[in-house]
Amino acid sequence: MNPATENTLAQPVGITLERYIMRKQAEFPYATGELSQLLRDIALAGKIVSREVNRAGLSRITGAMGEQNVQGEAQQKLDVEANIRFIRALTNGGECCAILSEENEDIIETGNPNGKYVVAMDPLDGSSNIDVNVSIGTIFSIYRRVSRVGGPSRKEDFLQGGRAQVAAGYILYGSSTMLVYTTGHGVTGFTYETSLGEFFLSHPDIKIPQQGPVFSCNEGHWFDYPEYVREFLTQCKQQRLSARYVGSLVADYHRNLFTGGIYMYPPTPKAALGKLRLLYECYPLAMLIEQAGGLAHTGAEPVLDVAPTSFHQRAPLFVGSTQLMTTLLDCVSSEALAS
Ligand SMILES: O=P(O)(O)OC[C@H]1O[C@](O)(COP(=O)(O)O)[C@@H](O)[C@@H]1O
Ligand SMILES: [Mg+2]
Ligand SMILES: [Mg+2]
Repeated sequence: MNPATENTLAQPVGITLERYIMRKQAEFPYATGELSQLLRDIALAGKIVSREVNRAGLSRITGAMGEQNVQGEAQQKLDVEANIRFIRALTNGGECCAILSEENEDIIETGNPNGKYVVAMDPLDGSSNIDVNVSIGTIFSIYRRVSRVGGPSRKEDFLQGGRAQVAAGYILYGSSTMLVYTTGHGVTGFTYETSLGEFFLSHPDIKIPQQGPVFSCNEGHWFDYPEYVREFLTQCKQQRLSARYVGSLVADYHRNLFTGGIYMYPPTPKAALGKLRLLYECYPLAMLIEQAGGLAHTGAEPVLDVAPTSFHQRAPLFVGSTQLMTTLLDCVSSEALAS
């Protein structure tokens, strides 16, 4: 049968994440497969959480847990569910010796002392949108441990700095579930085909447009924002850019990654370092955006250069298309000059 008929009749389903990871691994002669396995474990947990998100309303995994996490935020049931699912998948996978989670104050030892990697994660991002069926996500950051393999992990394993990440990514639970990640060689997106239970390559070599039509920030905090932010927002409005703010970092970030745009969670007098957490929200999204040709900054320095001092430290986040980021940084410097 000629190939044309074959492909029309039986449309190829595409490249699975599994096959893509194997092909990529072959490109690195010294690769030993552990990071590949770790990415597969994260994808597995993502599939399970995607199922739980899709049927949360039916399975009563909605509402608050009645407890607070280390951030002093009310934990949602799905925060806890997602946390358990990722910890379990990473523990059973064997490649990760320890986990830092938004939902746990301290490091979680997985009982895999020979695991060469540690994972910092935000198991469920956009918690305020869980019960209202708005897109939410998971964010992860992977480091090769610096502590001795075979022994317990150490604090230093997680405080290596943003540029020491060996991989970073997120899973978006939206109209479709997508996994987007980088291992430092570009950014790749996969879409989850629920009927086959597989992630398929859908967005190779993602690049954020240099300019974009969108700005994303919670303008409800307008009166608390620094002058340079208000100046920048005024310029965006004068240029008739569109305001888009879902209130789920992963969802706002994902949209801007494809359309071009800028997401901002600035400092305010009440939260001098903003709200977002450096190790499992800012660092991984900053690594992705730099790999996709964009910029990530705190207003004072590139996000990936912020010195890590504690597990749940926060940092202001400005991230997106280079031209919009440059305009924002011009506002920062002109305010600094004026003061
Ligand atoms: O309600 P605000 O102040 O705009 O904050 C929304 C931001 O907070 C977050 O929900 C924080 O993340 P978590 O949901 O993981 O705690 C981001 O996803 C989102 O961008
Ligand atoms: Mg979050
Ligand atoms: Mg969260």
